[in-house]
Amino acid sequence: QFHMIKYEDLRWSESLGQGSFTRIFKGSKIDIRDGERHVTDVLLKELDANHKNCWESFFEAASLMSQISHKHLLLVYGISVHRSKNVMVQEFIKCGALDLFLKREGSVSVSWKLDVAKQLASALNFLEEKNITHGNICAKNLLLAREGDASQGSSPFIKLSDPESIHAHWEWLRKVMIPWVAPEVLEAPERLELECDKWSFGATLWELFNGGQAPLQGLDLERKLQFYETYKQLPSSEWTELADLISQCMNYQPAFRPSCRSIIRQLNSLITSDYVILHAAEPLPD
Ligand SMILES: N#Cc1ccc(Nc2nc(N)cc(-n3cnc(CCO)c3)n2)cc1
Repeated sequence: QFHMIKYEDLRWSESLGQGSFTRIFKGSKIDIRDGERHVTDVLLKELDANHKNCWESFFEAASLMSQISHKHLLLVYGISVHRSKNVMVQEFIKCGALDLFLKREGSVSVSWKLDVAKQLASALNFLEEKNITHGNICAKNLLLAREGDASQGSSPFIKLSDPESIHAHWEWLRKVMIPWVAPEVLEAPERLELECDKWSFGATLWELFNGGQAPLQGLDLERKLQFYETYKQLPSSEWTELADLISQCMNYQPAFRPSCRSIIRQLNSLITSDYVILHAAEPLPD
């Protein structure tokens, strides 16, 4: 279910950091097509050798996504397995992960943020129609293909990355993903369903409107578990309609979370609200 890429057709260049148990590099892949040599920029995602035992869930998660194509879903060219190295070869997305961009950028306009939120909601709607659960929606897994002019609100373009880790049935890993992981999944990973992506969408919306800051940042694991045990909500924005949408998505009853269509409808009404005009360019967070 994956295109296999020959290791010798790949070139590694600079390291770009790491995900939960992966290392990522900029690179290129070489194809010979109708007698011509084509070099394509790629992102090489290496799975740590000592996590080999979960490489099948790593690839299963990604192959899930590569069986469908959508403008807001990352394109995976294939995988390359060579000795102890498992590498996923992805299209290279120009501006990298959204969380880092938001932390770096500081001031992006409300309309820019709502545009990103709508694109994510449409990707989720597409997955929902295919009954596919992503399982790891968060700002770190949103890639910015086009910045747009953030302060002028000219439009960004995002792509949803592969889920990477959620399918690894490790208790500790799911705990680390509080508050993106839905409460019902925490104790029972097999309860990963479509509604879980709605919960994560709410947490990602919170990140988007809080400068890319991780929700519950700084809380230790004990406090994070208490957040779920005491049915807490994230600190709400002063924009009540936005705060309402976030808390609807982060409903502790999965069945009560809104459908993607409802999420898109509510985002559309946020876009037309006068709050957007009043907050054209968000002031730098103090
Ligand atoms: N400076 C810089 C810079 C860094 C990266 C990219 N491009 C790119 N393309 C992808 N396909 C995936 C990722 N990526 C980033 N972080 C993760 C792990 C969390 O998902 C994946 N980055 C472009 C510019």
